[in-house]
Amino acid sequence: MGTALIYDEEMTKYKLLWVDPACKIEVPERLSVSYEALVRTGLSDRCVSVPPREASDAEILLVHSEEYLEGVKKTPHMTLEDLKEFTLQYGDVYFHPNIYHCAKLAAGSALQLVDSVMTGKVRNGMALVRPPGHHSMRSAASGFCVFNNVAIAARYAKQKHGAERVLIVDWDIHHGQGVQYCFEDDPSVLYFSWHRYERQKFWPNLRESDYDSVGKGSGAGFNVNVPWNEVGMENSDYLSVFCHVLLPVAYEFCPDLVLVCAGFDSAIGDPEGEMCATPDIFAHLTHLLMNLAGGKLCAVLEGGYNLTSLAQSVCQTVQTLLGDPLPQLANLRSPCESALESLQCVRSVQRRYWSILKHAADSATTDVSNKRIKLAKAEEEKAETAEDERSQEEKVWPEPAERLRPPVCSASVLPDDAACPDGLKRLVSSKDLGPLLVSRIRNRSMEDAGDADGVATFSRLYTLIEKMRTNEIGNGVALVPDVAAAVECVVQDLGSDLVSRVLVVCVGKEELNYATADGKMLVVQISGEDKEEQKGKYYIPVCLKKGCGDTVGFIQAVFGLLLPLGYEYDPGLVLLVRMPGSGVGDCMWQQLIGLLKGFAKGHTLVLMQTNDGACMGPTASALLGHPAPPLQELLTPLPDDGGALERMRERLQADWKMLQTTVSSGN
Ligand SMILES: CC(O)(O)CCCCCNCCCN
Ligand SMILES: [Zn+2]
Repeated sequence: MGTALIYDEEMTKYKLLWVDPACKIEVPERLSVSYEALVRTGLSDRCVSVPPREASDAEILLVHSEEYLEGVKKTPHMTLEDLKEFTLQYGDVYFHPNIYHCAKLAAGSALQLVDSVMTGKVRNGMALVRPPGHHSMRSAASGFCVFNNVAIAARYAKQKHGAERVLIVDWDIHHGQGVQYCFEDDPSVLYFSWHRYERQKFWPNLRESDYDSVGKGSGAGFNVNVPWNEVGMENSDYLSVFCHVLLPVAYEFCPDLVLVCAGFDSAIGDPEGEMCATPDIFAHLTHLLMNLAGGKLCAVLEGGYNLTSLAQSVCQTVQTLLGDPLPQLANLRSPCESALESLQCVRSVQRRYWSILKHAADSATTDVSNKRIKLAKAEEEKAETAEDERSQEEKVWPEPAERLRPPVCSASVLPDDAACPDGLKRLVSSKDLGPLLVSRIRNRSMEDAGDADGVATFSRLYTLIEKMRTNEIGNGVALVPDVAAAVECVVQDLGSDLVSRVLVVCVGKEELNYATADGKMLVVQISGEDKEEQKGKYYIPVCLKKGCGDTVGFIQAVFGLLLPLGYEYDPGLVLLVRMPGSGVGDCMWQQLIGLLKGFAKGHTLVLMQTNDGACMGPTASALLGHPAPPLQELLTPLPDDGGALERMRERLQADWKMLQTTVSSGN
């Protein structure tokens, strides 16, 4: 299934008609530049073009009041003076004779997107719209917004398509207060927003934008605010919040539909956000949401005012929706202290509502946070002066790397009698490994009988790894007689001289005792086995007391440990090993394969035992990029033993900074 793209140049046909410094950044070129970039890169041609439509009165009234709609209806006939007068009743927004028409198209575009996704016409999609929506409230325009496009879309999805749970992820750098007000007492809509806050110093300067606004009444826990109290947040800060807050909660919520308030003023270069995250981060943020709700994801444009980073960010998002390989995020740094403080505060208030966060640490002790506030105030004085320098300096960042689809998406290495799943290319040619490698393979514990096809198998494995390195093949799966021997061979003989860093994810019990001290390999083993000792920084045994069939524990291990480690380690190849009898469920297995695609440009090699062939279908489906089915088990979580995972994370964070979720009490 494809990706929808909704755009119409009609929505560029309104602009600011008078002087207003607060509104001058919201220009028509935001939309045309974004669309032209999609055309220039060939991405628009690969999308299913869906026309916008005007939202009807009834649809607008799903969120807004009659008196507000009646007022906006009058604006097309207003004189310039009347328009100015009408605008004065609202904040940081402007009206224009054609903005009512465009606002109906913007809201209608979001509805068209929801229809296309919910009816299965497409898998996912993006609507390029203006005016944006997430600030507009029931009876008020605000922050360049007239109708709340995404809020209307959420109500519409429930009413028309029977969606029971809708997740709204708002990665725009401003708090979508309009969305929060709309759903704060509604447990069927989970609203997540991060936003520049600076302890209420930044627009819209609302007390209720802080982390302790968790929703009201039955909606308590279904509003998640992450305030950024400093500017300059980077990729690592954004990824930490996704791994340690949004994704665990989103998976426990188990939505039927994901809506994204896709504002790109959270990217580097934007005059509003003043953040430092690069446009390619949106490839990963999109990817991390694409295995929720069976892949049903609708991204609706909100903000973004630096036309260069906006266009790049839009392209990164659409290219990921299309299923292209992800860019490698180079040199992630540690989340900054301010981000860690926000992270800790959010997790500590939300843990009472989400069992998956149950073991999160307490909020920073008051003296630590008071010290940080005092420090922040000191920073502020200094920052006043720096302010003008900073706003002068033009931000520069590298153009996002090209993301080339390999000629072959997925390949397989199979015993001759095993059937090759549809869509996979069977590797038969085997590279002549030369005597040295052959002798090393023969020395492996290969029973004589297996010896012959053992060498053939390994030479095909070698070929597969080499073709992944040259990007001729995206990913692959190998059925081998003895998984343990194969792992040893790949990591000792094949992997090491082919790629610089191999992330080995081993599901199930097995003695994987390879010398990993040199960092050429990071082994994360998730099993039911309790390994008392830790074998150095690069061998991380994760024990799930109830085994790999414990979905809650598994998800906690994936988001709390595996993904942050993977982002920090930045491997050139991912080796996913399924030990026989691991007990991991097929859905969980597919989710894991889907999520691991975020690393090594999607170069994942799955190793399974020949007698585990029953899992080949789900494995092939996930490798080919089909979204994993939702994990229903998370809806009724069993009492988990997340405490052990939290303790393990705390112990490891000394070595691995992406595992941090609290301010170091030291500073
Ligand atoms: C969709 C959106 O969230 O990007 C709208 C942001 C509105 C910002 C209003 N304040 C602007 C102050 C100018 N320095
Ligand atoms: Zn914004």
